[in-house]
Amino acid sequence: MKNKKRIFLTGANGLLGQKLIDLLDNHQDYELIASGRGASRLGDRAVRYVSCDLEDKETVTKTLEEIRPDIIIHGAAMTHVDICEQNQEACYSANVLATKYLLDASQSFSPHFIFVSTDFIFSGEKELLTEEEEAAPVNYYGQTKLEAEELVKKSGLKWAIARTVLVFGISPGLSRSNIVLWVKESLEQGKTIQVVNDQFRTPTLAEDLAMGCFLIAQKGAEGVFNISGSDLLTPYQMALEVADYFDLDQSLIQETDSTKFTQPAKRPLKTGFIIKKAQKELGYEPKTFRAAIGILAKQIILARS
Ligand SMILES: NC(=O)C1=CN([C@@H]2O[C@H](COP(=O)(O)OP(=O)(O)OC[C@H]3O[C@@H](n4cnc5c(N)ncnc54)[C@H](OP(=O)(O)O)[C@@H]3O)[C@@H](O)[C@H]2O)C=CC1
Ligand SMILES: Cc1cn([C@H]2C[C@H](O)[C@@H](COP(=O)(O)OP(=O)(O)O[C@H]3O[C@@H](C)C(=O)[C@@H](O)[C@H]3O)O2)c(=O)[nH]c1=O
Repeated sequence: MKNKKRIFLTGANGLLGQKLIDLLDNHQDYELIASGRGASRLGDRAVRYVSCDLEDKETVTKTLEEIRPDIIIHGAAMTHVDICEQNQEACYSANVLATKYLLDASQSFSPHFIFVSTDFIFSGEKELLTEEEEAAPVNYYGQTKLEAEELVKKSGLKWAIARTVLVFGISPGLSRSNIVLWVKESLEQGKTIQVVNDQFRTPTLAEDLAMGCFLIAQKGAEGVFNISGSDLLTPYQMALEVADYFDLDQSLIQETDSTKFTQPAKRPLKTGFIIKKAQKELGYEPKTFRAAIGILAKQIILARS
């Protein structure tokens, strides 16, 4: 029997992590080891799980020396952008030091290192971005992800970077919401929401991001790939689409802009991704925003049954 490639996945308890487990666990070509901070929150999934705090250098070194994976998919990060701005030491530790420890521990067995990164490394001045654009983060979270990217590029390992944008989806036990769930739940509760009309994103279904990472691993692809949705939308347009799909009250959605609506961390204005390279080299093909909402709607119903 062809021996399976061993994949070490970080961030397994998170949104992307759980979607990657759906793709990789019990896959004929891969042996998956899922890792997270503390106990597994994966419920009754039978996946092999190791607890590994990535900010503990010794634990990372020991874990990787034991497992010696062929591939590492590093999705773990501190992803609450506003908390990152207000607690920069914690953000640096989770997003930069953790990545450094993984890269250092990988030097003795040279895995294919796949790093998940973000549109927030960009300034937001340019509406549609290829993989070659100049990075200039406008918040601390983006700064740490850019620093981690640079460590990956200089690591000497075979590497790939999957950059993505405004991920949405549903998985058990998530520590944060996302734009589709937040709009849907706010409107269902009759809450008025202020939504900006001057930020531009290509929102990404978590399953599509997972597929992009899977394709990079499967093809042994190297370099930077934009892995996002293909529809360029403002959060306001997204909110209207969600309300329309779930037949909710659109009058609760109040249009605003970034001069009036502010968050503790500045958001880059325009970060739409051009995904032609991933489509051509990986065969990556994301869902439309509307079709993605439909997938989410089915999962929500299933989760309730
Ligand atoms: N969500 C989005 O909109 C976007 C996400 N990304 C990137 O995609 C990746 C995945 O994001 P997403 O799935 O949404 O994130 P989540 O916040 O859902 O998951 C991140 C996971 O990383 C884990 N983690 C954090 N610190 C450590 C640590 N020290 N040791 C071990 N695990 C740790 C968290 O553990 P715990 O559960 O214990 O907190 C969490 O489970 C991230 O790298 C993010 O930067 C990029 C663009 C957009
Ligand atoms: C909460 C809120 C957000 N928004 C807008 C601002 C923003 O453009 C969009 C999403 O805002 P949030 O704060 O929910 O999400 P945000 O923290 O911007 O999401 C980011 O997460 C990190 C991990 C990333 O890597 C980025 O790609 C991006 O996805 O919705 C409003 O217009 N009104 C609101 O009340």
